[in-house]
Amino acid sequence: MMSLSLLELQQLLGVLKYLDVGLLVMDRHFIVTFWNDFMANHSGKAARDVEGQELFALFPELPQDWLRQRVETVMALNTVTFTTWEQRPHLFAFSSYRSLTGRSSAMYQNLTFMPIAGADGSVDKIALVVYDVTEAANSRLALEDMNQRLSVLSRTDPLTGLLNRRSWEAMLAEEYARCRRSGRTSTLMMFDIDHFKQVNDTHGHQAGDMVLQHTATLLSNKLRTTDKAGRYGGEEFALLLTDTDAVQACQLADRLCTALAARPARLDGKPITITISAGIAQLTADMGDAQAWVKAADDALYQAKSAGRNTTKVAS
Ligand SMILES: Nc1nc2c(ncn2[C@@H]2O[C@H](COP(=O)(O)OP(=O)(O)OP(=O)(O)O)[C@@H](O)[C@H]2O)c(=O)[nH]1
Repeated sequence: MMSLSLLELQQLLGVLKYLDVGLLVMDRHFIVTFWNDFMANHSGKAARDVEGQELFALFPELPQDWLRQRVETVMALNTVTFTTWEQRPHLFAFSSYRSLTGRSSAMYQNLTFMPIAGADGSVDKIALVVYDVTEAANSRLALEDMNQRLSVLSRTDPLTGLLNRRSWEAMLAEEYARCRRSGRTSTLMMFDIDHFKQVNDTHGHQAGDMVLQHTATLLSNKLRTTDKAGRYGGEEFALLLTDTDAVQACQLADRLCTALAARPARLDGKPITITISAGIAQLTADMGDAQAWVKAADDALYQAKSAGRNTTKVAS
């Protein structure tokens, strides 16, 4: 679309003066020549106080460099351009009154820049149309937020907040491929709470749940941000320790055992002390896939159980 003629502009101004859309016209020096009621109502500045003034003097908070560049481009190319709220949430810091909730919130704006031709046909003004798209933007953002939360929920074990088994296994497959590509060292640790059935039988299932949560919290405090902890089964946990060898993984197991002994879960003020058995497997060349890696760690865990529990075994 090319520039508007003056006559078309006058017609446009007549229509847009009272519409629920912002319209301002300015010259290439940003001197405002038209300011409609929407702009006056939202800015608190009447047309008589704005028209004839420089826009940046009136609104020093405007992004000057960005706006100057935009206007120059529109004038030079003699073409209409659009900016959406996703690119820039707003140009003018207005409030939008939301009829549904009755609340007011920051106004999201879509913008249209239109070149306006003078009598000689050359572009000497710009019309800027400001659309209040707050409702649509807020709905979109709420939807994105909801999707994000659903995505987190679908990856998380609800009791402990750790990764659930499915998403932990997806991370494992990625890490296996990464280690195979880069030759880096990563290690798996599977651990299981000893005689957990007794906790349930003695203190009740809710106390058992609380012990699982407590264990997950202590564990999370010991991990690096790159480590991935998952709840593998009922009372079995799986840790993917990136760029970590078996020796370092054993140190982590020790620290976790020490923390569990020093800070047991408490029920009515009384401690419920638990121990864990752990199996550790560093990724080695002979492990043909991620399942083989898990099996090695699981076998080591089984050995730890067989050896009397409350101990850690490393896959040979
Ligand atoms: N409270 C609670 N208990 C669970 C949950 N998931 C599994 N369990 C219980 O965990 C117990 C696991 O028992 P077992 O497999 O016999 O193992 P264990 O008693 O820990 O014995 P070892 O592993 O051999 O040391 C069972 O009683 C399950 O009911 C859960 O989400 N909450």
